[in-house]
Amino acid sequence: MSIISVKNLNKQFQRPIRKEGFGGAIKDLFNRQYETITAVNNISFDIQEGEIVGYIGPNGAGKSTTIKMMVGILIPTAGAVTVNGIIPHENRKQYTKNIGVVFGQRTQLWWDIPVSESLLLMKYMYKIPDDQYRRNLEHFSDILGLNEFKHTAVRQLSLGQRMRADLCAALMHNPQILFLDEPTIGLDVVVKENIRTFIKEINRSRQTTVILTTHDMADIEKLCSRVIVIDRGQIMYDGNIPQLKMQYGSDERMIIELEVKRDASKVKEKLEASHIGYVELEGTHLKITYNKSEINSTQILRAIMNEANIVDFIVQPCEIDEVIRRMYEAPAINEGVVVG
Ligand SMILES: Nc1ncnc2c1ncn2[C@@H]1O[C@H](COP(=O)(O)OP(=O)(O)OP(=O)(O)O)[C@@H](O)[C@H]1O
Repeated sequence: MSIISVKNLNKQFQRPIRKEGFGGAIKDLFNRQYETITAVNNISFDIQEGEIVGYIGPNGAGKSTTIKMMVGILIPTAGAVTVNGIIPHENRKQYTKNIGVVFGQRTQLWWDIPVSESLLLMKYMYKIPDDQYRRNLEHFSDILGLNEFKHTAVRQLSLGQRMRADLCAALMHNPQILFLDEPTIGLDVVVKENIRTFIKEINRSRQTTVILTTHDMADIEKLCSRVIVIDRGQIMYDGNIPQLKMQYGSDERMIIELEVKRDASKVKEKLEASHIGYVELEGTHLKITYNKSEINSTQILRAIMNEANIVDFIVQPCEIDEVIRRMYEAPAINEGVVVG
């Protein structure tokens, strides 16, 4: 069942154009001009109950703007978001009972009071029944290890502790949907892993739908069954990760060391002319990323052996980081990029 429906969503911002220098500042005072920024450009998708969806894209792609419209903080310029039939910005009071939100860059908790008291305030704000509050607090404290710092003021917490406290606070009222904006930003590997395990467990045991923005591709690989990639406000890809890897033609990588540096650039040119994968050159090392369904490592080696002496080589599976990085480098939307 579809729980979130986003249809032809647009968001534009007016940004002042600042004129240079003192004279410019004076002119701005009397005649300020604005440019229109299209942060989200005609986006549509549906999210089913219980899905974990990664919403990713390069800096400035429009991720946070979309999330802010989905949580009701921003009003769309055009198009619509409906969540369980509710329009978020029109029914914020009713709507917030159904969602949990964590912004990795800032906390929702009260800065100067201990975590335990912040949670108690949430209990009153959300009218959480006593037994639900007690059960959730016990459960989340266990998996998130809150007991060691629950009496500490939020401003004294480390980033990892604060993030765990924020996740707990976002879930105390049993929301159906959890929005996470960069939930693992700045955390060490151990805390990242704890947080991912926690999100997975909540999704599995409570069927909580999770929408997640991140720049950490391990979050995507470890958590998401589906990924939506946006760039310059438009959807570039919406589907699963294996399909994404296939579509962007790069599910294996070969690193080949050649004997002579001069040969390496010649081989690179030849491989590129024959459209054999994506080739990068570093000294005598060639890194070739290719689609296994189109060519295999033996064929590549054979093509190179005709041109140069190979000293060594390794074949590695291609990580999602690599796929996404090259996808972001792709020239433009709608040039051989399939949506859906
Ligand atoms: N309040 C605002 N006023 C003007 N422009 C804005 C505003 N908020 C966002 N933008 C612009 O909209 C575009 C999309 O921004 P957004 O924050 O949604 O990107 P993002 O994908 O979340 O980026 P990042 O990964 O860097 O957080 C950017 O060009 C940004 O400068």
